[in-house]
Amino acid sequence: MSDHLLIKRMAIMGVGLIGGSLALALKEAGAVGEVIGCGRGKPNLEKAVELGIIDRYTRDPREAVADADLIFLATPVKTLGAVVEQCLPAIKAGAIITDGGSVKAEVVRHIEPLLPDVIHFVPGHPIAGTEQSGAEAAFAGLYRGKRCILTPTAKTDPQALALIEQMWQLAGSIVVKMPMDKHDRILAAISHLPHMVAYSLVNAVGSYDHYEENILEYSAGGFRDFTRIASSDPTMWRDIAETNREALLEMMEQFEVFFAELKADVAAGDGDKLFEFFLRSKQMRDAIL
Ligand SMILES: NC(=O)c1ccc[n+]([C@@H]2O[C@H](COP(=O)([O-])OP(=O)(O)OC[C@H]3O[C@@H](n4cnc5c(N)ncnc54)[C@H](O)[C@@H]3O)[C@@H](O)[C@H]2O)c1
Ligand SMILES: O=C(O)C(=O)C[C@]1(C(=O)O)C=C[C@@H](O)C=C1
Repeated sequence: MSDHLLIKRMAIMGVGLIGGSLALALKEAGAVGEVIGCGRGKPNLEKAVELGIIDRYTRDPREAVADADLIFLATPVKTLGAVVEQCLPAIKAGAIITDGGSVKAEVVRHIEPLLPDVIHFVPGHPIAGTEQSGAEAAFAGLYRGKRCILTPTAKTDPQALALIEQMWQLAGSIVVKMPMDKHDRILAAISHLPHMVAYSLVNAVGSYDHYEENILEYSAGGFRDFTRIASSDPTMWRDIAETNREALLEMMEQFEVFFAELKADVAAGDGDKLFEFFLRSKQMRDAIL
């Protein structure tokens, strides 16, 4: 094995879209030696070996992390702390744990107090994904050109942070650092709220039972584009909604204000106000996307 590898041995805890894609990207970049996958479902882990995502697997978390230089946590947000608790006794001194969880403050509050000084934790979150889950959904280019946010704390080891920054850069990401609370508020706005709206929209329209036929079958581009993310994994989104509760509620309330304004303009048949509302939105979106 080459001495120039960034990571000699890496354990991926949860070999799905996020963990699998990181393994593939780092393999493609020649940045990692051996990749060990750990999860609960044998068929998914076997598929991951077949697809060349991981070199071998175990369902025993301690066996997975034994002698790993880097441990990547890629299970649903509410399980991340428990995964660390399970494997902690087998983690070697000097190892780095990092994660890809969509919420940061609650994860950091759970994991940091568990760790001795010789085991480092760098909280992270790649802002890239799809509505698909599992090893089969993973692909090497997922992170290319996408931001990855790292949320170091006062306890974060600078050398471990530098290594994780380099790792994401090798996977193709643009690394940004910010405090975890800022991360959680920004993500509530640009990711968590849109998912809540998409899930609500599908439920609302799908429950409309005025006609015998299923009206969703008539859906064309607009509905499909808007609701792609409502096909995302319910476990993942339950965990996000539970762990980023305050920031998400703040954004849901903000959304309600604007939706109420729109509803009032529709009710009043106020064309000027409706035009102004749509134009303001179009200009903001066109400017960034
Ligand atoms: N999907 C996205 O778009 C996206 C984007 C960025 C970050 N994330 C975050 O990344 C993490 C993983 O998401 P994903 O999309 O890769 O999900 P996924 O469902 O594709 O993969 C998660 C894997 O973890 C396994 N798993 C679940 N609980 C486990 C446990 N307790 N122990 C071991 N394995 C367990 C599952 O069986 C699955 O194989 C989540 O924390 C999510 O919030 C997701
Ligand atoms: O593109 C998608 O399907 C996503 O939902 C990806 C997405 C998002 O942009 O909201 C979802 C959750 C994350 O934690 C990061 C990215």
